[in-house]
Amino acid sequence: MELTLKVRKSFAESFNLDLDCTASGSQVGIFGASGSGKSTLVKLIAGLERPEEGEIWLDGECLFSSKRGINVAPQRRCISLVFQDACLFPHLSVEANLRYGYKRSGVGRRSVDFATLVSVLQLGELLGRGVNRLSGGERQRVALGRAILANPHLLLMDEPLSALDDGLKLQIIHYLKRAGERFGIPYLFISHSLLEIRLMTDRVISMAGGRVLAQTTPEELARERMGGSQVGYINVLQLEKLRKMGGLYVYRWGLEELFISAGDEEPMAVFELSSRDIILFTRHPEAISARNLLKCTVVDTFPSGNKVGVELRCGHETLIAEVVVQAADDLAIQARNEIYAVIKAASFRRLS
Ligand SMILES: Nc1ncnc2c1ncn2[C@@H]1O[C@H](COP(=O)(O)OP(=O)(O)OP(=O)(O)O)[C@@H](O)[C@H]1O
Repeated sequence: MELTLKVRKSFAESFNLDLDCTASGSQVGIFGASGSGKSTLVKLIAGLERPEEGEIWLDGECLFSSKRGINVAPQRRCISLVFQDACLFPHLSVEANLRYGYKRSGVGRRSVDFATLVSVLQLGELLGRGVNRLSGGERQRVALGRAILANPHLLLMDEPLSALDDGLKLQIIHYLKRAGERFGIPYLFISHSLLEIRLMTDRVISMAGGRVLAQTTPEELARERMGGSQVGYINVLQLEKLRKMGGLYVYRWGLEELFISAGDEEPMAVFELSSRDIILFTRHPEAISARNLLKCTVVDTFPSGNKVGVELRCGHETLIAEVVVQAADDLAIQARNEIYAVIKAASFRRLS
């Protein structure tokens, strides 16, 4: 997908959106705080709002041009939308909601097969149900299915996970990514959550005050923002449960074992760990209360606000820790150093 936006749009005196950028790739994120203009951008791309001036191009097709008097109607843009609220037809069954998307696609462009989509999104059991009898996550899966069955050139997803709790978010992320890849439909994923952007996309445009701040990778953006963020850098760890021991759960992480308080009986689990919850020692510490002591190698350090990020390699796994600048100097942390990372069992937060 190649989407070029050169647009201006203002709302009275209060807000001016002024963008000049090209988004290329199949999994692109738009990241920004509330009020930065993300939803306005979505509406402009979908044709639900009209720019005052500028141009919008999608894969070589002009969707809007103020100079050339072009404004392709929303239903002719071949763009599907998924919002925070699934917006399903309440009087129709799951199957009828899905088939509505299919009818919109036009016979000539149908590359997504109904049965395959139902199987990829695991909707088979739900087909006969009324949509009012679905959970939030199921509703989002149906909304996604309906959007994909329209065979769009682009799937626009505006905060599709905001209304879901963390565990459900991860499940839906799995479906969103799987469906995008399986059916070859590029998407633009809009969110104010950097973690969601990291899990869903490989390129990101960050916005503030109606402008583009940067175009980068989600990983670079997360590292850049680490120092100024209240939560630091979030390490995402997919772990295999081994056993329970003394009130803690023991998980396998690469070649290491991690002791975690917030475990349960599931064989696999995803945890988040903030860069702020990792304490670094240049020598082996003795007699510590924290349950996890990992011998690591420093791969790299990077500045971020008033902090220094430290990329650690532990076996084949990577962790990002952070220290204040003075601590980085005092410990003389630099690439190839051996270092010990200490983590409390209570610092891991269960994501799924
Ligand atoms: N129709 C409108 N009339 C007047 N102002 C509007 C209109 N739509 C949006 N705005 C203003 O434009 C700004 C950007 O809104 P927008 O919804 O695009 O932001 P956002 O980044 O999507 O925020 P959020 O994450 O909270 O949804 C806000 O200040 C909003 O109040």
